[in-house]
Amino acid sequence: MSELKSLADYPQSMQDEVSKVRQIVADLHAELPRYELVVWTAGNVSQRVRHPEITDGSADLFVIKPSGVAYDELTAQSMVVCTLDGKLLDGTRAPSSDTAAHAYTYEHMPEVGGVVHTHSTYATAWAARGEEIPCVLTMMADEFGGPIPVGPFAIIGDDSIGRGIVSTLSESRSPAVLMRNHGPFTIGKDAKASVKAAVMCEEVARTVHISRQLGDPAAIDQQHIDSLYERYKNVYGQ
Ligand SMILES: O=C(CO)[C@@H](O)[C@@H](O)COP(=O)(O)O
Repeated sequence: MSELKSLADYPQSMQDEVSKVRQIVADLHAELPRYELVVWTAGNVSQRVRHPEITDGSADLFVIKPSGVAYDELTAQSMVVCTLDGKLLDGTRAPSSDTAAHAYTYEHMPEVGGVVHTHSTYATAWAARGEEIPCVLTMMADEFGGPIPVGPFAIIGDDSIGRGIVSTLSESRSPAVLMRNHGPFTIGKDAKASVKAAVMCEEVARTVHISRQLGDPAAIDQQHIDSLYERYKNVYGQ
């Protein structure tokens, strides 16, 4: 296929999918303040757009918010379309400052369809200590399959945050990673699943923190964590 230099070079089916994902990603940003996961503009959501004819992922795109724009000003049209090497393909504004981290994650974790980053208070407090959140709640076993791990300290601006996300989550069942001294990043099959993981990450970070103020939380046997995780993944819900 000839070089894909602009969105107009992609098949119409891909362009139609990009329009749908722009709306999905714009709408999901409203969930971040709604669940009190962000202050000001300190969080971002993205979703992968898979190419219908190039199934090795190399021509996939992703949609992410524009940097520093207030959530109540975000619209589908303002969402930015990027290639997996983090370059802007379509959009009138600069993409999120975490675009390289989202891009690296999509490039190196083909199963990931959505990425979210916040600075939610309790999860970020655990990240500031560089301490993983122990799996002491059945809800953690359900959603995270074990502890929520800590990723390495990494400075924003290149793919080092993305490398930390991928190296940590590739070794864990958790869809959330606490990037040391920074905050949580979450992944999922799509952006909605990643937002859910961000909501649940903050909830369990708060609960386990409160429990630790009262004493040592009781551990859960690994066999129970495993069975809860399998049930939740394969049976829970509709
Ligand atoms: O963590 C940081 C900056 O350190 C960013 O995630 C946060 O400020 C949000 O930036 P964007 O508005 O997505 O560019």
